[in-house]
Amino acid sequence: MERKSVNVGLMGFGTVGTGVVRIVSAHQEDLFKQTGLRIGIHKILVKNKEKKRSLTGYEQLLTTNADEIIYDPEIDIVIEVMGGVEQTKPLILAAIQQGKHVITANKDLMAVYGAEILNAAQENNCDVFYEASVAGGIPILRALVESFSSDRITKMMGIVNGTTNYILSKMSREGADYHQVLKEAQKLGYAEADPTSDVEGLDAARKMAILSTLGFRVPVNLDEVDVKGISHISREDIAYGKKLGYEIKLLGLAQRDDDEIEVSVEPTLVHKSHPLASVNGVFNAVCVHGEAVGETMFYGPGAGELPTATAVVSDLVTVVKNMKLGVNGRGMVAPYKEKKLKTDDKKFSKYFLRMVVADKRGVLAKITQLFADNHISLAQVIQQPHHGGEHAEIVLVTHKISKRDLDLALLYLRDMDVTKEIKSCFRVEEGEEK
Ligand SMILES: NC(=O)C1=CN([C@@H]2O[C@H](COP(=O)(O)OP(=O)(O)OC[C@H]3O[C@@H](n4cnc5c(N)ncnc54)[C@H](OP(=O)(O)O)[C@@H]3O)[C@@H](O)[C@H]2O)C=CC1
Ligand SMILES: N[C@@H](CC=O)C(=O)O
Repeated sequence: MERKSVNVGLMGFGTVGTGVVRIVSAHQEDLFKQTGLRIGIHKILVKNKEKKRSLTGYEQLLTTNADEIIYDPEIDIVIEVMGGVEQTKPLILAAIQQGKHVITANKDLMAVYGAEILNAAQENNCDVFYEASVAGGIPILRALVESFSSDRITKMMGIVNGTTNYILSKMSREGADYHQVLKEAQKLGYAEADPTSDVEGLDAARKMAILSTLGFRVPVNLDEVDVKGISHISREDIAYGKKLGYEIKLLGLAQRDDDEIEVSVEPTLVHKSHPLASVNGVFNAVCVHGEAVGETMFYGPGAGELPTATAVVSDLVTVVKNMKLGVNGRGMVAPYKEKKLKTDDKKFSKYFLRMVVADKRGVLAKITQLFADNHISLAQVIQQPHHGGEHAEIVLVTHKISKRDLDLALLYLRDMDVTKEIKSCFRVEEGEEK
C-alpha cells in the first residue's frame, strides 16, 4: 500500500526544536505539495516534562525516554536538536541501526564523530543531514556538497559564530560591555548551553572542521584546527583597529594550496572594504573560492530559533523526497581524499601587533631591526605615550609574513629588556582597496 505520511521523532524541544515544530505545523500544505507526504511530529524527547514552554499544545507528545523514539516502528525520521556529544551519539547510532533517517543541528557531534555516523548511515541505507550545524539559516553545506560538486574549492573564509559576531558588533558600534552583550545573546537563544565554546572559538572551530571536510573532501579533525577566541579582545584593540581602518571579527579560515591545507579560527582585523567587515549582529557569512567559479559569498542569520529551524526542516524535505524515490543513504559522502597539513612556514598573513615598551631613545629602531632580522617588513606603525609616561604603546601592521617568522619574532620580542608587555596580536585580512 502506498504510504501517505511520515512520522518524525523530535529529540529536543528548546530553541531549535520549538522552531522546527512551528515551521512543520505552519507550512504543512507547502511541505505536502513538495514531498507528496504528510509530515507529522509523533513524539518529542525532553529532559523535563514539567518545564514551562513557549509553544503549547504538544504536551501529550512529550517523553523523557529516548527509546520511545528510537524503537518506535512508526517513526521514520529522527530530528536531533538536543545537543551534547556523549549523550547523543549512542542515540543517533541506535536510531540508524533501527533504519531511521537522522537530521541533526549538532556540530559538536558531527565535527568529532561525523565520519563514523555517516558510515553507519550508509551501511543502513539511511540519510544523515546536518545543514543547521554550520551557519544556522545559511544553506552552506548543501552548496558545498551539491552546487560546488564540479569545482575544486581552494578557500573558505567567514564568520560562522553568531554569538561572537553579535558581541563584537555591539562592542564596536555601541562600545557595549562584553559580559552584558553575552547575556543578551544567551537570552536570544544564540549561545550554546555553555557559552565558553562560543567565546573561546570552539563552536566556530567545529564548524570549520565540518566545512573543510566537506569543501576539501578530506577528513579534518577538530584538533587540527588552530583556535583562538574573543574573550581577550579589549576596547583598545577595537579602537586601534578602527583607527587603522579595520573591524575585528572572529574569522574561520580554511585554505588549500596544492594538497596542503590549513584551518583556523581567530580574531582577525578585517579591512572595512572587505565584505565580511560589514557582517554584523547574529549574521554569518562565508566566502567560498573555487578554482573554476572564483569568489562567492553566502550570507544570512547564523543562529536563532526560526533561521536554524528552516535549515532543519529543509533537510527534512530532502529526506522525505529521498524516501519517495527510494534513494536514501546517498546524500552526504564521507571524505575520500588524503590530507596534509601546512607547516607554519607555509602559512602567510599580515599581522597586527600592539605592545607596551620602554619610552627610550632607540627603542623603535631596535624593534624594527628585530623584525627585519626575522624577515618581517612593516606596513604601518603608530607610537603613542602609554599612561604613566615611562612607556610607549606601539601598534604595527606587518606586510604578509609566515606564521613561523611571526612566532620567532614574538619570542625574541618578549625577551627584549625594553618590552613591558605584548598586548595583542591578530591576523589581518585586507579588502578590495589594498
Ligand atoms: N540555538 C541556535 O541558534 C542553534 C543551535 N544549534 C544546535 O542545535 C542543538 C540544540 O540547540 P538549542 O535548541 O539552542 O538548545 P536548547 O538548550 O534550547 O534545547 C535543548 C533541548 O534538548 C532537551 N535535552 C537536552 N538534553 C537532554 C537529555 N539528556 N535528554 C532529553 N532531552 C534533552 C532539552 O529538554 P528540556 O526542554 O526539558 O530542558 C531541550 O528541550 C545544539 O546542538 C546546538 O548546538 C545549531 C545552530 C543554531
Ligand atoms: N552558538 C551558535 C549557534 C549556532 O550554531 C552561534 O552563536 O553561532
